[in-house]
Amino acid sequence: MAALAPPVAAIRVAVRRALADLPPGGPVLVACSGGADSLALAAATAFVAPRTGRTAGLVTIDHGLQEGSAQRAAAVATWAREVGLAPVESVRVEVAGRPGGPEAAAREARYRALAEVAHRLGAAALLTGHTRDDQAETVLLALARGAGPRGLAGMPARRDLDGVPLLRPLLEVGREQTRTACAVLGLSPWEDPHNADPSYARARVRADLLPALVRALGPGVLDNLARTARLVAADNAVLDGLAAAALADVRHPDGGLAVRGLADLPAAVRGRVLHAWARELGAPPAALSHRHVTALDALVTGWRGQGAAHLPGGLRVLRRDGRLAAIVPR
Ligand SMILES: Nc1ncnc2c1ncn2[C@@H]1O[C@H](COP(=O)(O)OP(=O)(O)OP(=O)(O)O)[C@@H](O)[C@H]1O
Repeated sequence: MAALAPPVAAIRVAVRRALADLPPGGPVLVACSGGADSLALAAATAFVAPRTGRTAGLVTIDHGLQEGSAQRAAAVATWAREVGLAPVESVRVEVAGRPGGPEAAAREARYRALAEVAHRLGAAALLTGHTRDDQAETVLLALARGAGPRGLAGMPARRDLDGVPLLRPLLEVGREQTRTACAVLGLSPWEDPHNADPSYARARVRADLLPALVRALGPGVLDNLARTARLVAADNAVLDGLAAAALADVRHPDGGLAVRGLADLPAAVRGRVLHAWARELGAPPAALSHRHVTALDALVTGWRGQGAAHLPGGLRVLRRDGRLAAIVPR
């Protein structure tokens, strides 16, 4: 038998590792757009899952945003059934009319639909095809907007999606490898026109910046950016743990936070405490920015009798009687 092409083997190894950490249970579901990354992931999962005592299915979402999207979804579903993935679901979502532009709206609708399908099918996990190159792009975009460690950590290999583990097994696999794997396996991936649309910053990073970085700094730069994300994520986990303990320490029985306790904390921990508290109060995470946390911090470390700090979601936070107190809109 001919030796397996290295990219096919590397992707199977990555999937095997990701599945090894899962407790036994329902099917794992690959979220597959039909693009090279998630197609290579689905092919590898179809191979690995039965050999590790699991069932594996596939979900493809049709956002209805492009001509031929329904046919693409149908073709992905047909292929998935042919390679033995089951259950297979093709879900049409309604995207029009949501705020934040069509990309953000499509993403939000997609994750909501993926979570719904995963719950309905009792899935053990959802798998997405994000690669090392996606991670490198994420890190660069975070650097460019002046993000802190939370942004520089990029995408986690595992996170919770409404109670279902969302796994990204390919975060250390290059995009070139998923393309080669598809070619070796005779698969024809779908090319998302958005990925080449220069009106998106991510598309410009992909088309211009990453190739320029590789030319200037060598091919290892993508692996190095992904490693930076992993190192920062590990440090974040420690700081988040310290912040959770500190939040419990400074919490007053009335729900406010003790200013003196906050002031004694190192700035990096205090920022995380304030961020976590704001989220607890109901501030939408996507809208909660560095500026909001800085305004909360100023109530602790830059106190000059100022008024309330305003948070997204209509929340206000005042300093009174030595505590930060939240006023939550009705
Ligand atoms: N239409 C789709 N149907 C099912 N899964 C999808 C679809 N589009 C994307 N995905 C999943 O999401 C992964 C990432 O795709 P893409 O980079 O286009 O999305 P994204 O919006 O950047 O995702 P994220 O916001 O999580 O970074 C794909 O590899 C695939 O697993």
